[in-house]
Amino acid sequence: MTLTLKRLRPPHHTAQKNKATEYHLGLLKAKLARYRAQLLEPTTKSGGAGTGFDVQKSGDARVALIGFPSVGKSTLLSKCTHTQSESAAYEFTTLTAIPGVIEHQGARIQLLDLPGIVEGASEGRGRGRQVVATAKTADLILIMLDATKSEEQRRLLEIELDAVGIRLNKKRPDVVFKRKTTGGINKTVPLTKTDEKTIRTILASYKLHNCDVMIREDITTDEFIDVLIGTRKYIPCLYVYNKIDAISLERMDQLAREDHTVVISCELGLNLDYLIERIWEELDLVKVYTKKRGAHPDLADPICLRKGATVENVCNGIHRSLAANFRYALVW
Ligand SMILES: Nc1nc2c(ncn2[C@@H]2O[C@H](COP(=O)(O)OP(=O)(O)OP(=O)(O)O)[C@@H](O)[C@H]2O)c(=O)[nH]1
Ligand SMILES: [K+]
Ligand SMILES: [Mg+2]
Repeated sequence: MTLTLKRLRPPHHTAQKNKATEYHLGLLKAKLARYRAQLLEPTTKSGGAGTGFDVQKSGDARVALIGFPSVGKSTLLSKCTHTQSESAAYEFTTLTAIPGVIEHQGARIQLLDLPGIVEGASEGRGRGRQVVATAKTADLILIMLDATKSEEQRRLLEIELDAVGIRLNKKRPDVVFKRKTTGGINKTVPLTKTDEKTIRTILASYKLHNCDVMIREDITTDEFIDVLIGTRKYIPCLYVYNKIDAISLERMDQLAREDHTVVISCELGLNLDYLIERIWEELDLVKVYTKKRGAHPDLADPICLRKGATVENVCNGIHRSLAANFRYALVW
C-alpha cells in the first residue's frame, strides 16, 4: 500500500492569494462596469440603447411583467385588468407594451404587459433591450415564470436585469460619496468583504483622486462599484410562478414557501386575489385624503403615493399647476 502525502499550503498563503484575487477582480469589474454604463447611456441616434416602450406612466404606481415567452404574462393582464392582451400558445405573441389598470383599495396600479425576453436580451436580442429599459421605469417588477419549466429560467432573467443596472430586492448601499478638493475614506463599520486598498484603487481608476467617501455598512466591492456608477435602480420584485395547475402539489408547496414568491394559475384564476394583495404590500403605498376646513375627508377617494412622498408630490397628484401657487398644508 502506498500512502500519498499531499503538501498543504500554509493557511495564510491561501488567504493572501484570495485577497490579491479580490483586489484585481474588483478593479477589473470597476472598469467593465463603467464601460457598460456608457453603453447603456441613451444616445441621440437610433433612439438610444436605454429607451423603453413609449407608454405613458399613469395611475399611482407602475408594475412591469418580465418573463420568457409564453409563461402567461398576457393572460395575467387580461385576468386582472379590464384590458385584453392577446394570448396564444406560440412564443412572442405580444410585440409591444400593453398597459392595464388594477384597481385595489382606492389605488390605480398600472400593470404593463411586455414582450417575452430571451437570454441575451440586455445585449439587444429581440426586443429585449426595450423590455429591460421599460423594466427600469417600474416601481415593482413581476418576474413571471412557468412553474412547469426548470429553475434555471429565474437565474437567466436575473442576469439580464442585473446587466442593465437593475438591483432586485436590494436597498441602495449605505455609502455617501462626494467630490471634493480634498478628502478620504471614512467608515463606521469594519469591512470584511472588501478593503480600503481595493476601494482606493477603484477610485483612482475612475480618476477620483479627491473625494469624500463615508461607508456605513459592510459592503462588497460590487456594491461599491454600484455606488460609484450612480445610476443603478433598486426595484422590489415578486417572483410569480404561473401554471400551477400543471405541477404536483409538492412542487407547488415548495415554490410557494420561497421568499418574494407567489404561485398562481391564470387559466384557473387561482390565487390572483392574493397576488394583487402582495403587489399592494410590495408597493408600500400610502393613502392621503384631502379635506375642506371643518369637513370630513372623503375616505372613498384617496391620493395614493409611494412612501417618502412630499407635499409637492400630493399637489402634483391633484393637478400639475397646483404646486406653483401652493402656500401651505396642514398634515395629520
Ligand atoms: N396550463 C396553463 N396554461 C396557461 C396558464 N396561463 C396561460 N397559459 C397558456 O400559456 C400560453 C401562453 O400564454 P400567453 O399569455 O400568451 O403568454 P405570454 O407570456 O404573454 O407570451 P408572449 O407574449 O408570447 O411572451 C397560452 O396558451 C395560455 O393559454 C395557466 O395558468 N395554466
Ligand atoms: K404566447
Ligand atoms: Mg404576451
